[in-house]
Amino acid sequence: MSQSIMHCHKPFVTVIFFGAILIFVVGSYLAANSAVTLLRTADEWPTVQNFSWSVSDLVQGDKETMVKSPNGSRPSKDVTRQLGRGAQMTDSSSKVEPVIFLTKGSYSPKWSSTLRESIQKVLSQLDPELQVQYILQAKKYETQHSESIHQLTVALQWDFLVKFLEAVGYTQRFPDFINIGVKKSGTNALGFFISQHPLISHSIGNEVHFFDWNYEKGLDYYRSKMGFSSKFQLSFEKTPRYFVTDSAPGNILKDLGNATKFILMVRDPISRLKSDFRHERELGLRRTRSKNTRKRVATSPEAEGKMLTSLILDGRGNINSSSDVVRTSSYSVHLKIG
Ligand SMILES: Nc1ncnc2c1ncn2[C@@H]1O[C@H](COP(=O)(O)OS(=O)(=O)O)[C@@H](OP(=O)(O)O)[C@H]1O
Repeated sequence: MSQSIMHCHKPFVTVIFFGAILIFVVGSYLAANSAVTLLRTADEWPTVQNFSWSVSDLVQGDKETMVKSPNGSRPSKDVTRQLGRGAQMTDSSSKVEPVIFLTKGSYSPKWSSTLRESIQKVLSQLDPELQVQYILQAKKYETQHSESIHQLTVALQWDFLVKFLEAVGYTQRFPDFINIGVKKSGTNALGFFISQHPLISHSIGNEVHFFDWNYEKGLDYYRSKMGFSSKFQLSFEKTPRYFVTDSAPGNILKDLGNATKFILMVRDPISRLKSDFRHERELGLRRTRSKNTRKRVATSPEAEGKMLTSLILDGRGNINSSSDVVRTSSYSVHLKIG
């Protein structure tokens, strides 16, 4: 009886199976095709291509670099499950003050880079098992030296943390992949989601700004801004300004080699421009207010509109391509089909 049902269902199951494969193949083809069309359209834009990120550089290389643990499984502790819980880790047998770690879910886009905050940030990104090991090491230190690590200077606390991490195989490595932009296209949101993955180590600060603003500080400075990662993890940073920094692609290639992968997010150029304008306007207002808190800056939709117009149009009413907001939205200026 059950055999005849199986016989009856077999062709049906086969049809569903091959149907699903067909839908997947056609779907992938269409998605790839629309990406190619998008790039072709960008190539046809009548803008000067005096400098560029090469698309072939962006997509080249082995895509299977998502590293797995040695036996091919996921790591034992999936820290993503703590998302948003704001967990506290305390050790009840300890007489020292409980160590409170923020979880990854407590992410704020305004990650600061003071050493104290860096310590907290690095600890918060650790796997819970390692956090426990760190507490035990801190207690051991206290027993041996009759002082809590919290009594040490912040620089020594950092040193202690680095030594601990190196001992368990975690080092600061140059990024395996970088989100290079584009500004105002949701890079913060993606950075946040990426940082939740247990096999990805996010840079300590939100944006590193090495290849644009801090290049002269050297590679040791750059490395010091990266998160701590094991050999099973991928190291990641995002700095949207790299996309519009002329020297960035050459310097990245020179310093990091061509195995580095990139994420480039784009958004409708006009919406992006408007969002960028609002962002810069808000920053400008904040700066003005902090200089003179009593000074009130009059704003109205009309005034804002005029300001935007004067920013994107030159005296003759033509698009002002040297304006920052326009230049950043001119994707094809920065992107070359390789
Ligand atoms: N998930 C998701 N989907 C779509 N859009 C999103 C998403 N997350 C953020 N946003 C919008 O992205 C804008 C902020 O982009 P960025 O994080 O790249 O800004 S920044 O460059 O780091 O300043 C900002 O756009 P505007 O609101 O138009 O200013 C966000 O609202």
